[in-house]
Amino acid sequence: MDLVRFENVGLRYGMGPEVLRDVSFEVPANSFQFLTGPSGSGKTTLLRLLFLALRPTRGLITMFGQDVVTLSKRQLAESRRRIGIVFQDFRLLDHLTTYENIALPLRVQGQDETRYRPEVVELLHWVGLGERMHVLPPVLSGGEKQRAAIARALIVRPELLLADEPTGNVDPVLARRLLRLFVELNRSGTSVVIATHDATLLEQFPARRLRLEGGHLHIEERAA
Ligand SMILES: Nc1ncnc2c1ncn2[C@@H]1O[C@H](COP(=O)(O)OP(=O)(O)OP(=O)(O)O)[C@@H](O)[C@H]1O
Repeated sequence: MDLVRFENVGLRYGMGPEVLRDVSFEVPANSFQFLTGPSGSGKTTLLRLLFLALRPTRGLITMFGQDVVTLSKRQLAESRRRIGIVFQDFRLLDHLTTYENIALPLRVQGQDETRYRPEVVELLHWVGLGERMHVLPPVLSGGEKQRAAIARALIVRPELLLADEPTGNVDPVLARRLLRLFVELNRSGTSVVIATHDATLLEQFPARRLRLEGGHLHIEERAA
């Protein structure tokens, strides 16, 4: 089954030029892919379309079997709940502790803290933040913030995980650890799309590559 299908999708911002042109691809269930291409080639724009934060200017996008332009507000919110996203700039709330930031999506859903607490604590340990859960984001290092942002995206157990340059702010050792985390997540059944232009990261895992260039998408299959 495909979680996502793009058919001849085009996108322009306002009256500007088309940033994406005739983009067609699928994200199969349980798949792992890199989204790559030079700076300004439209990676973040494509992620925004995948996160349903933008609508295509033309073409068809099907997410979880539904045409995205026909979704009601409620259906849009439901679809978004099936997607986790790690933003380039983390977007952690500075007045909440690491633990509270990670627990926030569950709190917003109205879940009971006594139920979700053990899950949040376990995830914090999994990403290596067990010792940092009671501190505020401003005292976290870049790599720790990165892992907190990843944990927050994962706490809702998304079917699709999107990450925008998730190793952009970390040293090569941590980048490898983060990649292992994404691979492990994928083995447990989540489809993963990682936008990156980090050549070292790309070389470390033989996954499918979606490469953007001049507004067009080229697909390079690799045996994983
Ligand atoms: N909100 C916006 N309004 C107008 N133009 C935009 C907007 N966001 C992005 N663009 C333009 O769209 C193009 C693609 O940008 P995008 O951020 O998607 O690229 P990117 O591949 O993610 O780049 P980078 O690797 O540098 O983050 C760029 O020319 C950019 O200037």
